[in-house]
Amino acid sequence: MIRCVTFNPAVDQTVSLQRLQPGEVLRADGVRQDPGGKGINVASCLADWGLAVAAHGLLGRENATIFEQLFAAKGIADHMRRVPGATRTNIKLLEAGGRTTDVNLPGFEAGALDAAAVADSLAEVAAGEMVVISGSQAAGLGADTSARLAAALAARGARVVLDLSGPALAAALAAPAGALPLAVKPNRAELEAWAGRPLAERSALLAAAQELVARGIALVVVSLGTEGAAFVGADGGVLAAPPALAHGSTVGAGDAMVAGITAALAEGLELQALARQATAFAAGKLRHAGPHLPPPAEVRALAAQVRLLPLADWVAGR
Ligand SMILES: O=P(O)(O)OC[C@H]1O[C@](O)(CO)[C@@H](O)[C@@H]1O
Repeated sequence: MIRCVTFNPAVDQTVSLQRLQPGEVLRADGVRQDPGGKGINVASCLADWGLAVAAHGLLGRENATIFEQLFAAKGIADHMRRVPGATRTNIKLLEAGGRTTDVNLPGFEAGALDAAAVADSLAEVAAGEMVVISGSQAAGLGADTSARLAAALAARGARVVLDLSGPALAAALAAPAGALPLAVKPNRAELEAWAGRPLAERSALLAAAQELVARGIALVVVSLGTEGAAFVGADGGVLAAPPALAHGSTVGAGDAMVAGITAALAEGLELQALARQATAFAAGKLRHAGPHLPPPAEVRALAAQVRLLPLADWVAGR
């Protein structure tokens, strides 16, 4: 059973329009609502891949139905704690060309008791089990809530995959050697915030990822949008470039990549196969609205089309 933790889920409201023009009256072509938030999206993609998944974290009591329907439809075990209020709605403005603008709204307030209850829901996690912790903290929770949970689980031998940003990521990466995550997936901005310096050059980006590997994180994946992602481990790495991308909403593509990384780690794939699979999950997600993967055969076909480049060649611009 793979556990996915989301402290601050969201109902994603995607508004499709021809072009976003600030200050104008815009007519939308359509609107849809999907259950979302980083760990929810990861859980949903893992379930589509056929793995047994449980969702942990917090959900607003007032609008839990859309999440409960997703869990029921995909057989995701629901261990999410209900809290007073509504889960936030995040607005995604999707233009015809594929560009998305995110307006993420504030959500429910949570407290230390809620964080403790989420930790309790994971008390049975055994050494070797996989736990994904991703996304922002709910208002009212300490900035290090996810990091503390990650460190406690890793210290118990759980294999932890993290997709955090800002102070939460910094706190998680500052854990002592025995309490570090197995894998992290920062994007360029998140890695820059951790490093405290700009990482515009590919060589600088790679050096920062290697610093994390040297600290004891087995796998660092730096996502680079349409360019793909750099997969860096102790024995080297690759740049994985996606096949031709569909013009879908990019919302949740990073979460699909986290799901692909997690599935590959659970399946024991080596780095190159892992990079192909994770990139194919992200590319496959772009073909679908909402947190859904295409059928596994389609994802495998995409994985075969992913281009892998030695990191030295990528850094040298070859
Ligand atoms: O937790 P955060 O960082 O606010 O991100 C939440 C948003 O990110 C997504 O999970 C996409 O990555 C959306 O589903 C959601 O609206």
